[in-house]
Amino acid sequence: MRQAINNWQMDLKTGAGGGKPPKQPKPQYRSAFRILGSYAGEHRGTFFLVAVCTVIAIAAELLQPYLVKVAIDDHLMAGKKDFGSLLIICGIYLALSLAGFVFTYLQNNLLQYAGQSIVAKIRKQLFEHITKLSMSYFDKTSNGSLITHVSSDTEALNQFFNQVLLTLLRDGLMLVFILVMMFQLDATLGVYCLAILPLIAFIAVAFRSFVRNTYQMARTRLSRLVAFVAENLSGMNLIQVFQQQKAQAEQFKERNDAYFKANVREIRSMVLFNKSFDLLSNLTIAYVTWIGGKAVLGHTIEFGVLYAFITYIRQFFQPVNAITQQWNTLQSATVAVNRIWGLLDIQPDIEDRPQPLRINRETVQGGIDFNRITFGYESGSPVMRGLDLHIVPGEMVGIVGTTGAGKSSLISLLCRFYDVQEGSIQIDGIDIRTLPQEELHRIVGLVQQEPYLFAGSIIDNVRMFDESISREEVIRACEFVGADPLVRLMKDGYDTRLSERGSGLSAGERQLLSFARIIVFQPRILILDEATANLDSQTEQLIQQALQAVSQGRTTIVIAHRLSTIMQADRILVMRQGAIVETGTHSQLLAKQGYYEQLYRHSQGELDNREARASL
Ligand SMILES: Nc1ncnc2c1ncn2[C@@H]1O[C@H](COP(=O)(O)OP(=O)(O)OP(=O)(O)O)[C@@H](O)[C@H]1O
Repeated sequence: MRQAINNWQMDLKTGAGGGKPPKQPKPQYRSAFRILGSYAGEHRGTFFLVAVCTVIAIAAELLQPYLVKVAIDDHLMAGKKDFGSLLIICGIYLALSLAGFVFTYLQNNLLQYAGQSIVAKIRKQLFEHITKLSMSYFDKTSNGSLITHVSSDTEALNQFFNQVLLTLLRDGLMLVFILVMMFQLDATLGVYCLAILPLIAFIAVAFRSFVRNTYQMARTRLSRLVAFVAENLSGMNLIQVFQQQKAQAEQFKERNDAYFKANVREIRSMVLFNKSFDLLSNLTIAYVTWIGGKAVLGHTIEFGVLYAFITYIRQFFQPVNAITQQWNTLQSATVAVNRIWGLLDIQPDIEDRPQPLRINRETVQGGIDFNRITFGYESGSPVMRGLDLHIVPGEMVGIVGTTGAGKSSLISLLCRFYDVQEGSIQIDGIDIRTLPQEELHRIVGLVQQEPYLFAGSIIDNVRMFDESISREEVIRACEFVGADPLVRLMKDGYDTRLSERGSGLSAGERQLLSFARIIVFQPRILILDEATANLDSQTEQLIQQALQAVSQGRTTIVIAHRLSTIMQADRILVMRQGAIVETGTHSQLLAKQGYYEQLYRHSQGELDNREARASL
């Protein structure tokens, strides 16, 4: 719950949910292209084919006006009645159109395939990297910004391959070829046309700075909107508990309106730019018609040349327009690449040693030693200092204490979500930092207050999608913890599909399934973090029985707010401000008449109240 609140609040603070949009980092083109180039290397064969198809498609397209010029000048204007040749020209024209179609199709498909493969690979790499990062990273980073990395940033890369690369390749080549054709047709008219280039450059540069801000604003506002929705979904229980629906809807409206306005501004500037180019294109055609028309009348050029020239000028403006428009996409793709690589560069704080110790899981006894450990989430403010605790194999230890006493921190350290700053934690005398994390997590099983269930069947949830565990093993585990009768009552029994977080199941049912997981994976050490806190007394009893069954033969640590859960423990530890202040069995601690006895009296009062309420 605390993590959910932290994340939710963090997003509100970092602006994922609101406030001023963060400043976009400066794009670093060279590093972005180097990175993308390293991925593209794997597909160099495909990219070569794309280049070949592009050249053929462009040649096919550009030869068409030339063919019309030949038909006009050599046949129509010359008054030749050679219908056969004319028909051949028309046939070639059709064949060129068809070749243009086929090779453009091939070029698009090949490029898309290579691009999508690269983006899918990066997305997978990113997700796998995120799952390996340490808890300290998630403490500082909002879910919203991570979702943005995986969704919007990879989408920007998608656009890079989809639009930018294609445009740069196809339209860049097209421009060069058009200029060659124009100069080949008539160099003087070509030079006249080049005179408009400074004007084109001026409009393009003016457009770039004009549109850049609106474009970036729209992207930033979209990211904020996505992050806001993501955070609201993960904090939905808090929103409902604190009746925040209206306030959140208002905040959503504010972000939605801001995105809407940014989009409208962006579209307006795009339309203005497109129309400016259309206008310039028409002005150029008028200018060439005037110059070229005089030349035709003066018989210095042929009519067909003028026709082809005008067609090429129309074609010339399309790639110029397309390339200029891709500028912003290129810029945001570059920023996205740099951002993704920034994330991929983050090294987890907790990493396996180069040669971790291999141990035989089967032979682990389950003794635990916390040797004078000091730990704090922030350097300089320790949560516990010099804590010493030794647990013998098979012992059941209950931990109680005030909120914020450090109970959860202790088990986070045992699971190695964080490393101690001083001292060491050992299992059977082996420092847990020397073990591979994967092995450690098979040895230490954790059941949390809100057990997480994934979207999938009950079978898959219990065996955690590990197909090597048979259906029978899962059923036996459920029978063992008493979950079997509940599962059999469900619509599709063990094949009932659970939605994310296991909604559709009660807290007790979710808890029983997580116990079944423990039985399936057989960890030598079992940790229950307030696993019975949310249950009614009847379900709690069921869970208690399951707990008895599950803890047999394993070292078990139970953190409990309800003392009834740990009364039977071999040893109870009372924690306060990061230190163990009392220790003993239930009756020894009661006899001490210390803090535990106060807690017990307090919990008895609560129990009496609960029972009184239940009997009404
Ligand atoms: N992820 C975190 N980042 C920074 N500080 C944290 C984090 N988790 C816990 N703390 C702080 O560490 C201290 C111990 O917290 P911890 O969660 O271990 O206590 P607890 O005894 O389990 O409390 P509760 O019973 O309320 O869960 C508290 O002061 C808490 O605010």
